[in-house]
Amino acid sequence: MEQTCNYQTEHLRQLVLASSSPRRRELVASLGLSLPVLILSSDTDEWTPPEWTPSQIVEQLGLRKAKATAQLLSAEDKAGSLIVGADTIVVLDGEVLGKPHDRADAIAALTRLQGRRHQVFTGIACVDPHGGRELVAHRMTEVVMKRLDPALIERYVDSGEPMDKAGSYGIQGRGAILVDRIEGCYFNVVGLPLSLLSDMLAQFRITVI
Ligand SMILES: Cc1cn([C@H]2C[C@H](O)[C@@H](COP(=O)(O)OP(=O)(O)OP(=O)(O)O)O2)c(=O)[nH]c1=O
Repeated sequence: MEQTCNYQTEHLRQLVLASSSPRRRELVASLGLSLPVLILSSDTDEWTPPEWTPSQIVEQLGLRKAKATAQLLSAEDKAGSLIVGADTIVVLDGEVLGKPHDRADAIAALTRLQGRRHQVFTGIACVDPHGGRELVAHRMTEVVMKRLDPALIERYVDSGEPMDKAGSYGIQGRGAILVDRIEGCYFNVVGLPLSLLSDMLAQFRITVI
């Protein structure tokens, strides 16, 4: 994360969370920020070049979401906002597993993940259009899943929980019972590493608590 001297932050009067994710909304609300939070999301193309690394993917998609959402703001709002975008992916053996397209896809993803270790990457981008400053960073968490009975995988998928989640599971929900252990930030797996976010916000003199 780069540091900038002489950077002014007095113009920042609100944080815009560029996300449609209810998890990210709840996590930001839990922080008790010193600024009001506006939730706004845009349709962002999530295609990435095949040669991009996982960290590049999540950081650049977080940035893309933040910049696309900035375009939806009035000139006045844009000038007073810090816009935060985030992206989460699951990586197994170097291969990115996104959100499942359907039931069969979710079952296939969980069948591959069970009994194995994988990585969850979340990137965060903070964009201050008026101050002309952008920060991007990411965290990686290792997740080890239990060996899972195929019938349990089917029941879990039929609960509907996996369908809007990278890797087809949600560690914060019923998916908790699929996980043996993690190494790293738990909130990174849920989609917003709060410790990293608070460090990034501090660079914009936005305090937490
Ligand atoms: C692995 C895992 C992912 N997820 C979620 C976090 C993200 O919401 C989602 C990954 O998709 P994203 O594309 O990162 O986010 P999103 O489409 O839900 O929301 P937006 O782009 O509008 O911010 O997977 C969990 O909720 N729990 C988990 O354990």
